[in-house]
Amino acid sequence: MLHKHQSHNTMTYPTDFYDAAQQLIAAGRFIDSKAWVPATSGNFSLRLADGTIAITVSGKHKGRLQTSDIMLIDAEGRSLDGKKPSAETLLHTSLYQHFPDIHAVLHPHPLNSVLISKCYQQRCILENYELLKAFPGIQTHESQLIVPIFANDQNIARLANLVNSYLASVEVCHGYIIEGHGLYAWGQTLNDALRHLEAFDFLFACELQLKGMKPL
Ligand SMILES: CSCCC(=O)C(=O)COP(=O)(O)O
Ligand SMILES: [Zn+2]
Repeated sequence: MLHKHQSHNTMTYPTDFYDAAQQLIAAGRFIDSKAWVPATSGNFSLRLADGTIAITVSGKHKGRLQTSDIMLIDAEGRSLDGKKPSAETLLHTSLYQHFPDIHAVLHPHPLNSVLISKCYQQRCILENYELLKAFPGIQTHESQLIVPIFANDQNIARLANLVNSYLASVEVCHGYIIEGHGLYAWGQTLNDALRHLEAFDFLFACELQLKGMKPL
């Protein structure tokens, strides 16, 4: 049976919404401490037990989130509490639809990811790094992780379709970059997704240094 919790504004949130909101607030502080969400960039979400999604409200500073800056959407991205979800909501919901086992999606705008998208076309191939083992299913440095780079698009539905087509065409994908924009990473848990963000940033910094650029 579904346990619900009545909030002060008469909106009924799932009981795990409040814990998810606190987790997203803490994640935002950590991600901001790395300077990965400048201005009001980035958005974060967690899938709840009943399939609804806790996601950041659009336009908020992701390092200074309050409980009221986290809202509830359904699996198709529709607001369930009247608040305005992230402009990039469809990129979150399409990942949850494609990967039934993930519960966290994080989208920061890290400098190193943006620089990578300016140095590489279509994909960045990461190989022969011990840190690749931070990703699920990778057990040796003698592995290859392909990170696709998609052209930026203000039409998020169209961008989500492009990402969906790519995901349907590959066996493995742990994250992608939107050119000149930012990174999308995910995980079974929020800690998994955070680990993936850290690993991507370190690996992208290595690639940038190899190209003679000075990473952050
Ligand atoms: C100021 S950043 C431009 C929008 C963006 O790319 C982003 O990640 C934040 O959008 P949101 O609607 O989720 O706040
Ligand atoms: Zn963004």
